[in-house]
Amino acid sequence: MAEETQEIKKGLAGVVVDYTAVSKVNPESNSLLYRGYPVQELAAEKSFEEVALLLWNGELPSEAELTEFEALERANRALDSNVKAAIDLLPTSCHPMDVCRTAASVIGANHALAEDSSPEANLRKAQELFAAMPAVVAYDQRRRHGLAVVEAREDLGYSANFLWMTFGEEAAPEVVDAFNVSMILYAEHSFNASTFTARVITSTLADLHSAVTGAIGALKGPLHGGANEAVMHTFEEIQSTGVAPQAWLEEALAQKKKIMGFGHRVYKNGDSRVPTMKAALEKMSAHYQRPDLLELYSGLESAMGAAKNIKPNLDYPAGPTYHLMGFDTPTFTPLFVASRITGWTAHIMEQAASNSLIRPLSAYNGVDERHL
Ligand SMILES: CC(=O)SCCNC(=O)CCNC(=O)[C@H](O)C(C)(C)COP(=O)(O)OP(=O)(O)OC[C@H]1O[C@@H](n2cnc3c(N)ncnc32)[C@H](O)[C@@H]1OP(=O)(O)O
Ligand SMILES: O=C([O-])CC(=O)C(=O)O
Repeated sequence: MAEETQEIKKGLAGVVVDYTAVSKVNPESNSLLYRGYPVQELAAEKSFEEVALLLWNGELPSEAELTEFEALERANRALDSNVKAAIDLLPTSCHPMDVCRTAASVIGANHALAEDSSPEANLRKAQELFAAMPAVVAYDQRRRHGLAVVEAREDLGYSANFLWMTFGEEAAPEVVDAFNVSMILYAEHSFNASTFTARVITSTLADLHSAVTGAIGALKGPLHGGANEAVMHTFEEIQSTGVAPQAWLEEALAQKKKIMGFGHRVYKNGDSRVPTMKAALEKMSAHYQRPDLLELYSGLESAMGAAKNIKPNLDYPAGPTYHLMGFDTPTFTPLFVASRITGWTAHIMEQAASNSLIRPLSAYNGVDERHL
């Protein structure tokens, strides 16, 4: 067996592959900046629509720019009939991430500018996907529960309308706020696996929808976005067995299980977004009078800290927050998609503007040369 001796950076851990001006993840100061602004400040003060424009354009919008974008977003919320038809062809037993992935692909095939990857066309595509994805997610959750579709309401902002389309009733202002916070926190995180996937696809000069479709596939896995759903399964398992979180954890670690919602490739001392998301979870647990969920959250967090000194990532508080709001568990990662469309498409545009084909090398460890 031939084995070359180059240094291998498994999982590209620690490898810096390019510049980005979209966001800065700083594990030393435990901070995350979107275009220079701390994400906590944006979450406290801004709407998700404003943050989307910041990520795409590099600057926060003026009032006129925001008004114009809000009108465009509201005008592009309805799904084309063939997107609905494609979703309806999928079994209700399939994972909602499969639905998002298929919908992104069909929306791309429909697009009048499908093969145009100019900056103007890409921004337009990004904004239209941003507007349409909530309808995909809401439509799919409702169809899985046998409920009729709820049409978008033009008098509601992005977050309030998302909740309206999913549940068919107006959400309380504090719920809308917590949802808006989650969308902002999930929006962008430098060269994570799904964003890097989008950049790899873009680097071949493929179109934006192909890159987003690939990114959705990468996000689905439980080591990445799929962890928010997995956290809820953990909580349900602990609740149904009636054991203390510490005892459950001991057993899980003894079986060498990865505990979803904990750990991070970049942050080793805690995820910069967790305190803000945890505060939103606390508000939701008070709003829905579910202190038990918060108790479970803290119990498992302390047990994991004591056993492994591994801290929660954003998926840990986000999962139970979405549960309290009424989203069903398989819908959690699609909510991440709806948010991350902003970061993915900002990176797609950045990659396209300064492109080099992404094609690393490999070292060979197969059989030595042989002949027939
Ligand atoms: C929004 C997001 O996408 S955030 C990430 C969401 N993903 C998860 O929550 C999945 C659970 N977490 C994990 O699997 C990992 O922490 C990852 C994939 C996120 C990061 O992984 P890496 O940087 O590759 O760290 P790695 O997997 O090498 O872990 C280092 C050590 O910590 C342990 N470890 C890390 N995370 C966990 C965890 N969640 N549960 C148990 N052990 C863990 C590993 O087993 C390993 O131990 P070892 O050295 O004894 O083998
Ligand atoms: O950065 C990562 O590797 C994963 C993550 O937290 C994100 O994508 O939000």
